[in-house]
This record gives sequence, C-alpha cells and structure tokens, in this order.
Amino acid sequence: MQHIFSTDLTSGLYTDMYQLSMAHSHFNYNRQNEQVVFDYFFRKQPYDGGFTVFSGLGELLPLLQEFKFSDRDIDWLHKNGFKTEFLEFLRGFRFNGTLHSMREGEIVFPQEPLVRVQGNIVEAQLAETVLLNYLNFQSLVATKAARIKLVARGAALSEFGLRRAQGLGGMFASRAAFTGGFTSTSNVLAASIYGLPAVGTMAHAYIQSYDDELEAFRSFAKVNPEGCVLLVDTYDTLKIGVPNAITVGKEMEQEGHKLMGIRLDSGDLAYLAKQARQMLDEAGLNYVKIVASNQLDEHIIKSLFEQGAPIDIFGVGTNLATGKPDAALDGVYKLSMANDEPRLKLSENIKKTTLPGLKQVYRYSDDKGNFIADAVALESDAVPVAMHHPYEPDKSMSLEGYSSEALLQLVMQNGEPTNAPTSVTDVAAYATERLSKLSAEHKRFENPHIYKVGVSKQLLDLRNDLRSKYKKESL
Ligand SMILES: Nc1ncnc2c1ncn2[C@@H]1O[C@H](COP(=O)(O)OP(=O)(O)OP(=O)(O)O)[C@@H](O)[C@H]1O
Ligand SMILES: O=P(O)(O)OC[C@H]1O[C@H](OP(=O)(O)OP(=O)(O)O)[C@H](O)[C@@H]1O
Ligand SMILES: O=C(O)c1cccnc1
Repeated sequence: MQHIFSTDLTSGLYTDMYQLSMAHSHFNYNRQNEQVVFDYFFRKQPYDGGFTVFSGLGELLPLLQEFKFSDRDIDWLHKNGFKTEFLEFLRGFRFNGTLHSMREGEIVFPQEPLVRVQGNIVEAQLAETVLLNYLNFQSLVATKAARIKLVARGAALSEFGLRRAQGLGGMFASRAAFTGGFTSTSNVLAASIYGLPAVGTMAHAYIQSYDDELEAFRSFAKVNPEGCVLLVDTYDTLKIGVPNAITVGKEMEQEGHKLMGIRLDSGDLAYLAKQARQMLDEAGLNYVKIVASNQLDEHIIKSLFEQGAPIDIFGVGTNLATGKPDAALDGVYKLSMANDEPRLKLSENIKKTTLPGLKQVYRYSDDKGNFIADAVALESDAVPVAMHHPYEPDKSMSLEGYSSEALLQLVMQNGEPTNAPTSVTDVAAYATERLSKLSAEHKRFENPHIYKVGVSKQLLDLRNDLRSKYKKESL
C-alpha cells in the first residue's frame, strides 16, 4: 500500500495525465527533439490588489533537476497503456531545458512572462503542471503575506496556518509566507527545512487540562521560561487571564526570567489589547508583548492599528495559508514558439490571446528608483523607448528618460541551475526592497491604481500578423 509519505515527489507522475498522453504522441511521431518555448504568466491580480510577489522558484528549480521516472512510475505507466518504446525513453528522461525567470521575490504584474521555458517539446510540456502547481500557490500566499506586512507597522508576523492549510500545501504556504515578509512560523518541519524561526505559544487545551488557569500558566512557564507566551482568553481575558499572567510574570522575575507575552485569541482585540496593555504596564510588566490571533487578515490588522490597538505580534493562519478569499492565482503556461516559429493562441477575448515569440520583460524606473512601467518586448528588439497598451494599441506611452532593467534572467541552462540557491531570507529581503519601489497608489487595497504593462511595437505587429494569418485560415 502506497501513501503520500512513501512517495518520491520528484516523480515524473506528479503531472496531469494529458501531459503524458501528449508526450507519448510526440514520441510516437518522433517529435521529441523539436524545440519549443513556453511562457508562464497570470492574468488577474489576486485579492483585487495591485501587485503580486513572485514566489516558489527556489523549490521549482531543484525539482526540475530531479524530475524523473522511477521503475515504479514506469511500471504504472505500462499498466496504463503506454507503449514500451516510450517507456524506455521515459526511463532515461531528464529535464534538460533552459529557464529564464524573474528573480524570486520580484514584484510582478498581469500578462508579463514570469518564466520562460525552452526545451524539447516533451520536457517543456512535462514541466507545465508542476511549474504551475509550485509557482501559482506560493505566489498567491507570498502576496497575501506582503499585503499583511504592508499594514503591520513593523509588528512581528507569525504564520500559524498548517492546521488550516490545503493539506501538504501547508509546507509551501509557510515558505511563501516567509518570502512575502512574515518573520516566523509555527510549522516546525518548514522551519527546519527552510531555516525559518519556529515560534509557538500555547493552546486552550493545555489550560483546560488543569483545574485552574493559574496552575496551568505556572507549570508551563517553569518548563518554558524562554519565549513564554501565555494564552489569556480561555475563561475571561481581563478578569482572569491577564491577572493570572501578571502573577506568573512577577513570579518569573523572581526566578530571573521575563515573561515574553500574552496572547489574545477572541473578543474585541483592540479593546482587550488596550486594557491588557494598561494592566501589564501598571504591574511593571511593560516589556511583556501582546500577541493577537483569530482569523486575522490584512483588513482586520489595518483596522486594529487604526483603532490604536497596542499589538506587538500577530499570528495569522487560515486567511494566509489558504490565500483567502482567492482560491488560486490564475497563472498559465502557454506555448509561444515551436521550431523557431512564433506561435499564438487565439481567443474571442483579446485579453486571452497570447503574446507570441521569444520575449524579454523590461522594467522602467525613474531617477529615484521608483517603478514606472514594464514593457514586454521580443528578445530581438532593442530595449523599447515606447510601449503600447496590449489590448488598446492606440494607447501608447513614451519610456524615454527612464532607466531600464531586463527582468528575465537565465536561471537554468540545460537542466542545471546557473546560480547557487538563494535563501528564503534573501528572497524576503529582495521582495521588501522591490515592493518599496512601487508607489502607494499601486499598493492600496481599495481600487489600486493599475500598474502599466505594455508591449513593444514589434511584438504588437507580430501578434497582429499571426492573428490575421490564423483568422484567414479559419475562414
Ligand atoms: N477590534 C476589532 N476590529 C476589527 N475586527 C476585530 C476586532 N476584534 C476582533 N476582530 C475580528 O473579528 C472576528 C471576530 O470573530 P468572532 O465573532 O468569531 O469572535 P470571537 O471572539 O472569535 O468569538 P468566540 O469567542 O466565539 O471565539 C475575528 O476575525 C477577529 O479577528
Ligand atoms: O485563526 P487563524 O488565523 O487560523 O490562526 C490560527 C488559529 O488556530 C488556533 O486555534 P484553534 O482553535 O485551532 O486551536 P486552539 O485551541 O489552540 O485555540 C489559534 O488559537 C488561532 O486562533
Ligand atoms: O503557537 C501558537 O500560538 C499557534 C500555533 C498554531 C496555530 N495557532 C496558534
């Protein structure tokens, strides 16, 4: 009997069935050496926001390196109708493609390619599902984390989501939360794998298991005097919980320790935080921090500060780890070249017609380093000095006078990463630095100003030529 925990997740079967059926067919027609290019991009900002934090690359690259078909995988495919010669080909399969990508932690926008995958048609197609699975979810959660950080006024942010996450996705949620700006996690396995600070307070069950809350606090503090946070809302926050925490805090001082904090997990968090702060301060425990949790998100945290809540640390679980209220980032993977020919996918909806060709993305900044606009261009273009609206081509914008940087950088060549892995701490620092260059209008939660992403004239012309060609063919 197999279980997920007895399964190697680098298995080539971690894909959708149609990828294998297509690969089988390509192999059958001896097309496995045909070269293609795919682009990864998304169409709609999550949370009706103005930006996305690109996350997940640091897990994707090592996965692609290891992606392979084991004897067990081959056996399963054999039982499911795949031909022997194809299975022999898969037995020796390795991903040898080349990737250009935005740096992990980059602030990104709809329509622009975030990753460009070049390789043979089989490897590039087989990479699709896992690439989308890794990048869509981690970017969704990293963006949520960054939105929370924007309103957190420097408070520490701890990710508490494992219990409410979509199963094993909780591992990636913890990683992504950190890349987006959280400072710690309660998820011990994620902390140990990714080198994150692991933190924890205590649960109601611990207090309920004693006859008396004071006795529970005392026993816990004795064993955990460092970083001790007492949960004060089990019976009555202000009448019982905070006074008991003060008693234990004073007792800890006698022992040469300091109570680190109290945690509020229900009720009116602003009111309770103010009252608790006053009680702690009057008892001489002004160093004791106030931790808040309970279905928090960026809107509630913003409101709590506007109400003057003296909260030092937020624990955020459900809304962060699940990307609530958005179930997914809508990132897609579309073919843009085949055998050196640009390709596009037509749609009745011009917004869904893809951008053909081998492309680069340029970011333009003013002399203070603030982001102004992004232009998608053909790699063969000179750096554009003007760009057009992707769907209303009469609208154009001059890019003269701004500095530009190419955002898609080589990250994997012939299946090998080109750089040493980046730590999640470095990714988080990069995301913070880049987000600081995006104006407040693009970062506000209500009707954020839409960041301009345009296309070069040559790319627009190429798309129009191909559209006309395919439209004519379909007449
Ligand atoms: N001052 C506040 N301003 C805005 N939102 C708040 C404030 N205090 C708490 N909240 C939020 O309001 C929601 C309160 O949820 P709910 O009505 O379930 O209360 P509760 O205190 O958790 O109840 P229970 O005691 O049953 O657990 C939570 O999401 C919480 O974060
Ligand atoms: O509200 P979230 O943002 O998802 O944060 C995580 C929640 O998980 C815990 O509650 P739970 O009732 O599961 O356990 P407990 O008995 O320890 O409170 C904790 O007390 C938080 O309220
Ligand atoms: O440490 C905590 O307080 C914690 C951890 C996970 C979920 N809720 C709370």
